[in-house]
Amino acid sequence: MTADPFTLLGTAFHTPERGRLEVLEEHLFCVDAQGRIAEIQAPGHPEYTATISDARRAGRLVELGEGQFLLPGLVDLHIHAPQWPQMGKALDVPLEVWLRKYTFPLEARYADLDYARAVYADLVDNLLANGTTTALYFATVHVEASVALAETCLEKGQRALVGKVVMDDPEQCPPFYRDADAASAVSDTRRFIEAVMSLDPGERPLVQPVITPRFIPSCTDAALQGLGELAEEFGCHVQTHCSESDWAKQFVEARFGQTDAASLDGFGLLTRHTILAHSNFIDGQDMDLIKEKGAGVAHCPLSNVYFANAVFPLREALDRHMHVGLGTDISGGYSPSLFDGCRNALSASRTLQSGVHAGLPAKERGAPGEPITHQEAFWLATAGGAEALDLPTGSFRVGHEFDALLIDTKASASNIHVNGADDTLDDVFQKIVLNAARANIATVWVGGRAVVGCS
Ligand SMILES: O=c1[nH]c(=O)c2nc[nH]c2[nH]1
Ligand SMILES: [Zn+2]
Repeated sequence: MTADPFTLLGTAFHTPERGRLEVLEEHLFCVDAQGRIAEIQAPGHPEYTATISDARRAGRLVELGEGQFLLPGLVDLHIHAPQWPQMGKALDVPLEVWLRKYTFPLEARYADLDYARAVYADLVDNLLANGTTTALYFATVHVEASVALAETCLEKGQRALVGKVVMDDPEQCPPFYRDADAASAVSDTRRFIEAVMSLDPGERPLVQPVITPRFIPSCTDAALQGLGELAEEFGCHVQTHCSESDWAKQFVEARFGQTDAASLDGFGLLTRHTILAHSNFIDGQDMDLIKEKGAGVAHCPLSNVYFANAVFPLREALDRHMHVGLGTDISGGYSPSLFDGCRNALSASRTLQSGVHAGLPAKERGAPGEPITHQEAFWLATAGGAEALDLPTGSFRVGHEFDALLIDTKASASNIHVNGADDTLDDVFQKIVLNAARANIATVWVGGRAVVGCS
């Protein structure tokens, strides 16, 4: 896809490495016709003034106003698209009950393609307005509706990785909502992969297919085996839930005599392009394995409170340099905002910091350790997620996609209050991470295309 190139002049915040905030004051971001960052010029650059005049003369200069800042677009590493109508309700029961009572009946409705198209259009509009420029989606078992989600993302300009869900075990999945058998689950996944690949066949596709066994308890061995073979054949991304709750963890260990991570690896489903949602109860050996394979974890701090009563051992995972990003986990999580995700990750990490528990016996749930910082939380929601997905987005670098948000701290209804000279730029960044809301997101670009607001 090509678009008009443009140059943006303004101050940007990003965290190119974990925990390191870089403030790019009054920089120029030159975006090419492919929507990539072709050049970044600091005020001292010899061409800086000429670049501004040339862009202005060509009508291609976008200038940020007072109180406006550029941020990288947000990466949602775990979200269930069909659960959008359920977001904000039905959180009164444990995971295994929630699936049967509320979620499977809702997801079954996506056999109706018109229903799917209507919900998905509304979802993608809302996520873009919340600043989510990249999303890793679970869809449903239905091939056509899952392809419709990919089509919707392509049409609306959201970078997306979409999975047709596989759940074929008749012992665990209801007759009204499951794959007919392992063979059709695998052949439907192949058909889905080929359909999504043909939607956007270029070198840098905006939408990509993902192999998606829901979680081990919902899949037969034959389905897991077949999906592992597809992962090898197509080299595409894989996503699943891993060690989320006591129930899910114990189910897998009773069935295979080993953990989720080890079992997934045995089926060829643990690769550099695998994202494991939750992973609350992984142990040191699992972490070594996940790290060795280069797979990533989608940390979902809000839904963990509801379904796991536990906290992902984030600090330990970060210390081991595992790939980690943030997921909203709609609708196990009730907020579509990854700014809320940052806040929830910060709260979760502070809940279990070691000092609070000093003198208490070793913890059995969650993980003590240094709490994360707001810079680390923002990194998780941007560059961390992008690195986990192996995609060139999440920070401002030459060659990266121009996936970005214009944050207006002076928007009406803003909860960000900047106090003139009392607040440094680092303070402003912290205030954005802790208080930004949809009202502050004035423009959203994905691959250089303005998909919310206008430039
Ligand atoms: O949070 C969750 N949401 C789901 O839809 C799901 N399915 C299996 N395990 C799950 N966990
Ligand atoms: Zn989930």
